[in-house]
Order: sequence, then C-alpha cells, then structure tokens
Amino acid sequence: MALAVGMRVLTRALLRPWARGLRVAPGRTGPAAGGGDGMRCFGSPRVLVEPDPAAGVAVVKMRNPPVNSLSLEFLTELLISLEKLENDKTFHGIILTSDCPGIFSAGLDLTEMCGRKPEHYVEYWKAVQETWLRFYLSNLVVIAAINGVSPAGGCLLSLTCDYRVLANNPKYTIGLNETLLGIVAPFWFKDTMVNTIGHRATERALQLGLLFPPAEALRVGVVDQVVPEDQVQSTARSVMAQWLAIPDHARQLTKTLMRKPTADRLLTERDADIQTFVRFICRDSVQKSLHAYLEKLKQKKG
Ligand SMILES: CC/C=C\CCC/C=C/C(=O)SCCNC(=O)CCNC(=O)[C@H](O)C(C)(C)COP(=O)(O)OP(=O)(O)OC[C@H]1O[C@@H](n2cnc3c(N)ncnc32)[C@H](O)[C@@H]1OP(=O)(O)O
Repeated sequence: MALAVGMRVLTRALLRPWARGLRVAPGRTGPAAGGGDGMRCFGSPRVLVEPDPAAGVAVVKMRNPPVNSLSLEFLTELLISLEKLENDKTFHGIILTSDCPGIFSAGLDLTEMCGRKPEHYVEYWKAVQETWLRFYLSNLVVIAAINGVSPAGGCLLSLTCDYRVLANNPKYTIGLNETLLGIVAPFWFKDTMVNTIGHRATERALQLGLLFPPAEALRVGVVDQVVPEDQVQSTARSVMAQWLAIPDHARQLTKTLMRKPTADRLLTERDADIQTFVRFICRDSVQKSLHAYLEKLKQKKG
C-alpha cells in the first residue's frame, strides 16, 4: 500500500515536466468503447484507450508509428493512461496491444540513446524505469495481445503483463536481443525474463540475443499462448474474463507477493542503475554500435 502511494507520488513528480503540452485525443465512441452506455474512447496522441465499462476492461492501443518505439513522450503518455485507468474504479483489467500493423513495439527508441547529452539519458532512463515499475506492479490485470514483432524493450513491456497472447505469424519474433546491438540488458530486464522463463533459458536467450518465433516463444515460455492472428484480441478478452473471475484482492496481493522482491531490487538501486546506464551509453564504442545499428535499419530500405 505504502509502496503504491509512494510510486504514485513519484510518478506525478517525474511526469510533470514531460507531460507539459500533451494533448488529449478527442473522444469518440466506438464498438469497442462499450458504446451502449456512452463511454468514449480517450487517450492521447500516441495511446488510444478503448473502454468497455460493462466488462471492467480497457483496450490500450499503442500508436506511435512507424514502429511504436518507446520514446520519452510515448512512455509518458503510456504512464498517464495507465494511471488514469488505475484511478478509475470502473476498470479491473487492461489489454495492451498495438495499433501499428505488424509491430507490437520495436523497443526503446534508439534515437533517445544516441548523440544526446547525459542529462537527456538520465531523464529517458527514469522514464524507462518508471514504466517498468508501474506496469510490473499494476494492481490491474494486464494482458498483452501481441500483434506484431516485439524485440528488446517491446518484449520487456509484454513481460510486465500478467499473460501474453502472441499472433501466430513467423515474422512476429519476440525476445531480448540487446547483445545484437552491442548493448547489455540491465539486471531488471534480465530478472523479469528469469521470472518468466527461468535462469538457464534466460542465460542462453540473453547472451545470444535470441528473437523467438511464435512456436519457440511458446515452447520456452516467453508467451503463454499462440493463436491465429485474427483471434488475438478475442483470446485476450476470454483470458481476461478468467482472470477477472478471481477475487480481486486475493489476486492483487498474490501478484505483489510474486513481483515485489524483483521490483524492490530496482527501487533500492534506482539511482545507481541510472548512473550505470548513462556511463554505459556515453561510451564511444556503445554510441558507435548504436549509430551503426540505426544506419543498418535505415539502409535496409534502400
Ligand atoms: C547498462 C544498460 C545499457 C543499455 C540498455 C539498453 C536496453 C535497450 C533496449 C532496447 O529496446 S534497444 C532497441 C532494440 N530494438 C530493435 O532492435 C528493433 C529495431 N528495429 C527493427 O528491427 C525493425 O525496425 C522492426 C521493428 C522489425 C520493423 O521493421 P520494418 O521493416 O517494419 O521497419 P523499419 O526497420 O524500416 O523501421 C521504420 C523506421 O523506424 C526506425 N526504427 C526502427 N526501430 C527503431 C527503434 N527501436 N528506435 C528508433 N527508431 C527505430 C527505423 O530506423 C526506420 O526509420 P526511418 O523511416 O527513418 O528509416
């Protein structure tokens, strides 16, 4: 309880400067919005929230084209949407999915980690930490409906969820591929993966930077279910109904029991983790690797 309140205060303090100038997207009522009782879609430029109040569920669609890279602004908007839903007693569950065809999320925004000043890296890393903490410890049931490729930070975001449904498309790979970029997944990325698939599988996956296609992702346990692409949303909905049928207080306390030790590790080492990130990302060799990787992505088109 104290942790939850502390985190809220912290988020508010952290978000204030970033949130300036954010526009709230004009509301619209749609079929997924539980149009019957008039509740409208809401959100922000990069996050569309489709509420279904009757079910107590909101579908949160990431729409930061072209690839839902997790930029500072996008992370801020995601956090604001999460906080809004958590504070609204109507909602007990969120389905996190993508509005960008074929991409769940391309992970952390490489342009936030290249050629910037150290102060920017500090601000960016705080936002990444905060997003992980808030999603990982959310009292809501959070289900990822993974309808696209999901490397690195995209995979991490899905790993904060309580359940992952992946569309069965061989292009939709998922994993922590940081080593392929010449960077290292921080300890809390690693811990989240260990908690999901175990130590040995994580050791292999992280060292090799493995991006698992659906069947492999299911076999190793990175995702809980693989379904045909057109059934991802409906499957996420029926899984949500099962989770919401459990007495909420018991489920929430159990989630906290399972996840708090992992979250506490980052909470106690937060500043040190920021320093480690900034020192690492500022290295010439790391900047060169990231620039080369971004260049390779751009040249792929030509
Ligand atoms: C001590 C700790 C230190 C460090 C820890 C850091 C941890 C880092 C975690 C991360 O998440 S790093 C990011 C890892 N992400 C990736 O490796 C994915 C890279 N992207 C891709 O593989 C592909 O873009 C794709 C997601 C498979 C989509 O392919 P598609 O062909 O559909 O699009 P395209 O490649 O042409 O990209 C379009 C456009 O978007 C830009 N882009 C792609 N990914 C990112 C990204 N992560 N950040 C910023 N920008 C990205 C790409 O360059 C193109 O830009 P352009 O249109 O200007 O050319």
